[in-house]
Amino acid sequence: MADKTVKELADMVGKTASAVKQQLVDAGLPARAEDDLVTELEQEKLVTYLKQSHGQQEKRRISLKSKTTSTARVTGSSGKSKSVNVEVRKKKVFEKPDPEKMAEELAAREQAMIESQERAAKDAEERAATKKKSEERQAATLAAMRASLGSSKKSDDKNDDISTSVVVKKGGKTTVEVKPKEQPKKKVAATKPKVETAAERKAREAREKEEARLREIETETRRTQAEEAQKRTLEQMRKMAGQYTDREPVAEVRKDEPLAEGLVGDALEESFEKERREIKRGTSTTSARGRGRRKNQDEREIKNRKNGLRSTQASQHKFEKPVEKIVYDVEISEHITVADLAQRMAVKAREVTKLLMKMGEMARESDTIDQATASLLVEEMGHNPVPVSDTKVEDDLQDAVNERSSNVQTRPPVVTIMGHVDHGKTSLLDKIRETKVATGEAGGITQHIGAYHVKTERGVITFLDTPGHAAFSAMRSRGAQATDIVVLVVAADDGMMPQTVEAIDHARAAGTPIIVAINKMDKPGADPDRVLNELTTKEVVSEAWGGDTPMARISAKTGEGIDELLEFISLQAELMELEAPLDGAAQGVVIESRLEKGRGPVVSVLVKKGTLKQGDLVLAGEHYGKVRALTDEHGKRVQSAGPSIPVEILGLPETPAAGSEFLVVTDEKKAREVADFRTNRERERQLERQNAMRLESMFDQMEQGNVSFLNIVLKTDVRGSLEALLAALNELSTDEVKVRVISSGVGPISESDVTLAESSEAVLLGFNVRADATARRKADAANMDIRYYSVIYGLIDDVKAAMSGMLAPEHREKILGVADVREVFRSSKFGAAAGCMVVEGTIYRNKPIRVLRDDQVIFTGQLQSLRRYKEDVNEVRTGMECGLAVRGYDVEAGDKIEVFEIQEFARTI
Ligand SMILES: Nc1nc2c(ncn2[C@@H]2O[C@H](COP(=O)(O)OP(=O)(O)OP(=O)(O)O)[C@@H](O)[C@H]2O)c(=O)[nH]1
Repeated sequence: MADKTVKELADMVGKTASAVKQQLVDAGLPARAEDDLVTELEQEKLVTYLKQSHGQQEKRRISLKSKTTSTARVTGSSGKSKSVNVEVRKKKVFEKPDPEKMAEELAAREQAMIESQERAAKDAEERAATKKKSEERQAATLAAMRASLGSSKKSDDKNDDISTSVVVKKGGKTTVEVKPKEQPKKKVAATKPKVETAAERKAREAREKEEARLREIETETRRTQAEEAQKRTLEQMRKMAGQYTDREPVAEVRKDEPLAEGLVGDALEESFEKERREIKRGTSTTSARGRGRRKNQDEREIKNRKNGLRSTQASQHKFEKPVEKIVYDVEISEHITVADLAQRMAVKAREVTKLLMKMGEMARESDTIDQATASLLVEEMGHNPVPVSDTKVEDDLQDAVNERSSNVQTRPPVVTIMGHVDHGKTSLLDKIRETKVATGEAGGITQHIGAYHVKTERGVITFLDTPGHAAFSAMRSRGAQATDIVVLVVAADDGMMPQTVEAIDHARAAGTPIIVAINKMDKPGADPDRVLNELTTKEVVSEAWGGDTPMARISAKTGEGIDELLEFISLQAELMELEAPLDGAAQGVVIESRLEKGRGPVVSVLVKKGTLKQGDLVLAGEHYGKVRALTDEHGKRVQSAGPSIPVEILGLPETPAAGSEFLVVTDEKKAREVADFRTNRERERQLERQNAMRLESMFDQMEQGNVSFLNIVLKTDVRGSLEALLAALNELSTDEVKVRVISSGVGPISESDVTLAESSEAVLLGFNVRADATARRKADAANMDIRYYSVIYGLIDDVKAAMSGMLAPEHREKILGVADVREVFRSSKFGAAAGCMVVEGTIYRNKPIRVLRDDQVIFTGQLQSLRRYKEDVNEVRTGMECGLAVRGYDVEAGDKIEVFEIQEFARTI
């Protein structure tokens, strides 16, 4: 409320000026004209009067009440707790001052104002008088000085008119009296201004001019400096404020310029100097000591920014050195882990997962993302995605191996023997080994390593000892073309059979030349011409008949024609001009692998190029490791193996699949990379297969409604038989019944196999392996049947029969008892005798037995003796000790003797 004229007030309240004038009078205020001012106090008085006159009594007091209720739990004397409501009431009273009192106060304030105005006027008067007096005094002094300074003229009575005024206070009243000036005691010579000569005047004027000019320059300099200082200060302030905004600071601190004057300028100069020193040392933001401080500062900055404080922290300033963003070319393989990707972009994995989340992908650091997603993400982060093939690292390794190869030489041919069941494949392999491998070299025991090589007059020939098209195709399915020549065995008395045809197809598909071995020529029913005839229907025509297929008539039993067959093989090899580099890093193919107690994973490999040596770093399939030892097929340690030579290696951490290619690498990091990649790829493929299976089954179920599955869990002794069985089982599926191998592997049947079979309602099949004790117990408890086989076709036939529903009663073995061999004694009289403990069932003297080593069948035969305390007995029961000897086989401590009998069972698969 400011002072207003009567007219203004009238306009404000919407009344006439005369009405307002009347109201003012009524309110006891002095009468006013229209343009007279009404003070604030008067306006208040008027409002109070008007309110009273309208009967509006002002509220003297205002009471504010508030109530809150809450519940509290209290424990009563009885110990029981109960809830009570607590009500808190609060009252606040505001009292308004009395208007009369207010009026009094107003009047007092008015009075005080008047008094203070009077006092101010009086003071002003006094000040003016004092000023006048001091001026008079100054004038007098000046006059006196002039008089005394070089003036010949004596002071005259001019000074007499100078009087002194003094302020005399009498009885509280202040009066000003003017007294005639007292005559100074000492006569002061009054100076009369000297009359200037023209030269003097000129000089004075010049001096004055010069002085004025200097003054002007000085003023100008000061002004410019002040302006510059102000400008710089403003600039610094703006820059500092810039720190709290997103804008980049543009100003630079220049050392050569002086800064603003004064305290602020000094402070700024000092702090900038400190900043420059810190930047120079590189410690302004990164020093470890400063990190904590920096954090706090950052927090403060954020806080300040929130509070809208921008430039008030003159002492908190910093200069961020602008860092140019580095754009990386990020190589992305078909699948890449989040952590890997982050590392390639030099960012934290957390940032990548965050961005992925924004893109709608939930992934952890260890998760793998596909190439497309990774490329998008890399672009999003401002880098260049460079998609690369997954096999790039593999290819690089391969290239590196190839580069190191040299000294190309003729290499021995690698031969696979194929043919129909029982046509004599194994017999032929055995016969060749028997006749061509010197007994001394063999050392008495021939190891089964999946391959062996023989020396003939025409050179070395390597045979893959994994007969059958299943093994052949299993290897081929992995891209391993290990075989150079296929020897097709056809029994002369049986002729071309279904698997003969299959073998021809397989060999043709692989582009491998065939040599036919017409076997069993010693047999009376042998009819080689019939065989030749039948083969022509498959376009396999003998050279004798104008074709190009060499055919040897042989007998695996007598050895007849075997040399001729070997001759044919050598000739074929010569024709094929098989060559391989002898020097350099080795590469080849895994023939078989198995786990052996005490030796770990044992892997049979066939070297195709280069020379494999002990100590080499080998990458085979998904595994890599240093070759600890090399042994040949005779169990002899060797230092190296050249092209086409099979050898057994120790040192890999796990068993790679048969057919996997192996390489010798120098870079362990790359080996690991490739191994990891292959593991992932294998896992993904398996997942895909499983998913497809699920989908497939769903479709089948939906479409057919009556489809059924035969689930199988399969364990075998070696990889070769596993691959062969899997391939054979795969082909058994029909429209009505699908064979589904839920799980398969090499080694004894374990507890987890039983659990899996139980949960998936699968048949548990063991090929030349047994269930271990815990697995057996679990299977017994679940009333599950584990089926053991030693012959591939036996297993396949059973599965086939089960599928076709022709489950006729079968004869199969039932295990009657198991004894653990604890110790082996040798005596000249009895030979080797084994001290045993019967751990299951009963051991019978006259029933067939099997010897198990590491739960794998190593011998089938009969007992030679069974004794208890030197007495021959017919049976020994569980928990009893016994001594026994196996006919034709030397058992070892740790072996198990399993007694079985052939029983008739109703088929239940
Ligand atoms: N008389 C005679 N019998 C032979 C000859 N070759 C093999 N046999 C017999 O034929 C049977 C089958 O021989 P294998 O060598 O096991 O035949 P396979 O082709 O290896 O059989 P699978 O391994 O079951 O595929 C055996 O009983 C052999 O003794 C031969 O040249 N003459």
